[in-house]
Amino acid sequence: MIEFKNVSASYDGELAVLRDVSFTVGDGDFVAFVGTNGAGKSTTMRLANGLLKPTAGEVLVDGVPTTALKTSELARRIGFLFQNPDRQICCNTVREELLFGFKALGEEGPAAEERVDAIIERFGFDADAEPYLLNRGTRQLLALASIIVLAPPTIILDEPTTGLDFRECVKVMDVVRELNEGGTTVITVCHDMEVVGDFARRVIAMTGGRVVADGATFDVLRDGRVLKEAHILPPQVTEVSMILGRDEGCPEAIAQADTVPQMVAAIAQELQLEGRAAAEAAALANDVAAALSAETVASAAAVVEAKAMLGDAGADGEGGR
Ligand SMILES: Nc1ncnc2c1ncn2[C@@H]1O[C@H](COP(=O)(O)OP(=O)(O)OP(=O)(O)O)[C@@H](O)[C@H]1O
Repeated sequence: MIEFKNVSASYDGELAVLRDVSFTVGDGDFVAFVGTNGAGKSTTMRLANGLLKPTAGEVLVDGVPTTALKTSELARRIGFLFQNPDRQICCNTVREELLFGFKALGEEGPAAEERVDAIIERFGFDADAEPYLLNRGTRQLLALASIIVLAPPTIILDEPTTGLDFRECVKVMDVVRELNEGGTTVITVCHDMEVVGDFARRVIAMTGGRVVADGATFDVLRDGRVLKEAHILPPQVTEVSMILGRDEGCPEAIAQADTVPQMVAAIAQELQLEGRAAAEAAALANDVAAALSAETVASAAAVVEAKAMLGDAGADGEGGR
């Protein structure tokens, strides 16, 4: 568990870049920090993993202030993935890179070797490959793998998908999701609201060094005030559903759809309803047509009858003229 209690922070000891920030991230949570550049997200991450100490307030990791925890203790509790994997990668081979954390913690040995082997197999890495020659996505995966091989209960990711193409982004985030499903607490900074909407269960929005919203992902991403204050746009499907939802007649399921599957299901349901309505209208039209046609037949009969009468009368008249 990570707790921020009225935390303020500064880099130069004068200018506060974080002001009175409070929140708690519980075990197993998946939280995304969002907000404009300079909002204080990365600073918050640095405080959470003890790289930076608060100038006021307290940051507690599992109930212990970060100021009272040794770097090695913090490293065991929290894995930190930098935005740029090249800030993290420092070894000549993939295998050495994956063993580096164990060495730094003084935990080399057969158990460490076994975990490295398992992760090499899981990620399909070439153990002897030179990390700097790998493509950006694989380097990011290697940086992530070198953290999770140590099995920290919490991981902090600073912009994990920046610079990755869609396929690489999904690959990295699928690993993160799997970790979270296995119980790892995930805290991530993310500018990509599609990724936030797809993966995070909770969003903390920041602006100007303060928290302006903290809640369930789509409660925050649908809050007009927050979107404006934190200068963020919701994921596209949410944006579309919010726009359609402004129409009074918009079905609730469409107005509340936040994912492509939800929107597809809502539209499909609506089309079925429309289909049913159309069938009902068609049945009604048939009834009306039948009634009209009956009337027409009746009218036609009446016309024939009338004509006949007129004819008779006409004949009579003509004859009488
Ligand atoms: N190492 C540093 N030294 C001095 N000031 C810094 C340092 N890092 C960040 N700042 C300042 O602290 C404030 C918050 O920056 P921070 O990087 O935490 O914001 P952010 O929300 O993560 O932004 P971004 O999305 O651009 O990474 C900004 O005004 C920034 O200029």
